[in-house]
Amino acid sequence: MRNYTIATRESRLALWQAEHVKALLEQHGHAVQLLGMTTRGDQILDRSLSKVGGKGLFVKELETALETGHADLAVHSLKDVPMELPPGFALVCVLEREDPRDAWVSNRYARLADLPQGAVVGTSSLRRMALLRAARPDLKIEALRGNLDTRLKKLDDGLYDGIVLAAAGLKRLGLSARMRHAFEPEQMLPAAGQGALGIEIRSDRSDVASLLAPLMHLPTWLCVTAERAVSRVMGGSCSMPLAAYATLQGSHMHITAAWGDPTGQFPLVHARAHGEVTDAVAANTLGESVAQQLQRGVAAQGGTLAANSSV
Ligand SMILES: NCc1[nH]cc(CCC(=O)O)c1CC(=O)O
Repeated sequence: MRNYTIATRESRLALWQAEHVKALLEQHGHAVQLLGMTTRGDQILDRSLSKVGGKGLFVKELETALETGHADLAVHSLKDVPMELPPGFALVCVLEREDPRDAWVSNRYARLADLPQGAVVGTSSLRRMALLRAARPDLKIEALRGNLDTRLKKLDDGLYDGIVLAAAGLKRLGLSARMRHAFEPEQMLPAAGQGALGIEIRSDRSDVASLLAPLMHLPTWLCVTAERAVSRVMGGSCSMPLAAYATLQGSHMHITAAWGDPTGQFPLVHARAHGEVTDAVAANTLGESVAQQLQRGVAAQGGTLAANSSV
């Protein structure tokens, strides 16, 4: 029997995600093994990734393993996958989305609203920074990097009054108890693709594509396609002050997006759209229309979409 290899980063979350895909493929009767890899992104987690090439660094080494045939597929948190893949690679499968929300994690304060004036909140995400600033301009926002365990450790060491993390990551690692609550999307709009897993292969491996076809979750695929279209039009990087979140009721999609000014000079810009979506083309179109609204909103404020930094 042919044995398939999954390339994965070696953080606890990445390994959980790769094991999850392995188990699903095994249920479909395939033999699967993992190939753990340390990416450039993992080596330099404590520095500002944007300065050395952005989050794509988490993906590149895994792509090399696909390129050389050392692995057949790579499992990613979709949120970390650049909008445009290098030529020769394709995102062919998206699994059913886990909780897309952001979570409030704090040892002392049950809710953001309970924080005293000037409290310190940890995040290095420009999106979370902009949304937090909009909700509570008085907060002091400080950088917080590293994998989930590292971030929780820094919270427990007393460096922050609270931190914001993806609910999906906490749930996958059995850390739900650390969540004081999950923010409703209206309050803390998620990042494009948050909570979804994406599987990348070499475009010429139609054999692997067919292997993965039964794992594809179409409603998630349509939602993340729309969200990623917003992101692509807004600049394509995964380190923008951008939130984009789509939901489907039957074949009707609602999508909301927000853009924050990293300098804190301008208020958040919001945009939303809804419509019938039964294929990826329609999802893309709806996402693009939301991005165009955002661009008009930013322009109307006299703001700029200039490149910005941080993860
Ligand atoms: N940026 C890091 C990252 N990439 C994916 C997740 C969580 C899982 C997911 O969104 O699928 C996280 C952690 C976080 O943002 O708190």
